Amino acid sequence: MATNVISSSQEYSSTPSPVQPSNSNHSSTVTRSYSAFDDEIPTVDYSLLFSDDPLQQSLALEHLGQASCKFGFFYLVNHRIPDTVLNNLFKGMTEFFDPMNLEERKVYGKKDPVDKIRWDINSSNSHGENREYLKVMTHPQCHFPSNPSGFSEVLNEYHREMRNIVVGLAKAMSKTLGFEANYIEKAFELESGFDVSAMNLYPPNHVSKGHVGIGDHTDPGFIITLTQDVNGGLQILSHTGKWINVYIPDHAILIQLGDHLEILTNGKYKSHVHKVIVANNEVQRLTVATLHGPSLDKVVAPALEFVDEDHPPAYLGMTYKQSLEAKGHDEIDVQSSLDKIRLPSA
Ligand SMILES: O=C(O)CCC(=O)C(=O)O
Ligand SMILES: [Fe+2]
Repeated sequence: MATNVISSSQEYSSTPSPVQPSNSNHSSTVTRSYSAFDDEIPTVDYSLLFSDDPLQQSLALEHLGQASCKFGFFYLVNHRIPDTVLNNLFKGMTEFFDPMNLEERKVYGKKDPVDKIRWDINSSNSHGENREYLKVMTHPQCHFPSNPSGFSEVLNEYHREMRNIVVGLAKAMSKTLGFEANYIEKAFELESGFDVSAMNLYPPNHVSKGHVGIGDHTDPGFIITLTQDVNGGLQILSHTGKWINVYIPDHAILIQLGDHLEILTNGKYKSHVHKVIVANNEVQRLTVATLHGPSLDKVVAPALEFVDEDHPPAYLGMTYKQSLEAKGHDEIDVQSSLDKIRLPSA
């Protein structure tokens, strides 16, 4: 995979460097700054989490626990999704988003609360968005567009592989929290978990209509998996309060913790605000962000194990469905509702 204009020279981690300059094409009257640090993001080796060597496994779990607790996001490598699956995915997306087929995909643009597939371009939410996207439900049922030919098979394979990884991470993370391996699977009823995948196309800056691809947000759910064809513009607000640039190593997966893991662990494992800036991108960028959620009917509340006198419950309990609807959006357009669920004392 190629690299966008922000070069990614690091292997699986980067060293801190000075603040990136803001986009020089941008008018000096704009006060908002998009600069961010090139800070180190932890890398977790998926295969070591299941190593036969007990010492190696326990070191890998400790590292995962630290990455989850201190950061809330990390790169996942050695995850076993074959390169061909990722390459086919971006080939299929490139065909789907072909400018020549714009009229064809508008069929998914009509909004209905029961949509299982939705397409939109530069949607005007409160932040203003500068992306084209296709959102599909991928679990418990898959709903994929029938065109271009072969795309649904490619999507099916990608999401099947990804789900196995998510279940593996649920087991490993349960252990990092000191529980038996199936703790998170049970707490979220992951077997019937509700997953939505957003396939995003960010235009290069010469055709974009603004600097922001997606505005500041966190995502609901257990974890969010993200793959991409090129680097460019994803920034996460770190626990130290500074924006950091995300440069995902080739074929690695970015894992971000979702709001519902934060609720379950009463804030021990937190979701983090992130955004996408397209201002510096010379070429278009494709990403697949999949929100892996609890079962829609599962009430998610801070688990007793994380609540005591010093740590009172920080969030209200709600079913996943209720919390998705708390913002007035329908399921396919999942949005964070942490602000509605957070208790005043938190
Ligand atoms: O495309 C990206 O880099 C991030 C996408 C994202 O945050 C989302 O779809 O929720
Ligand atoms: Fe997101």
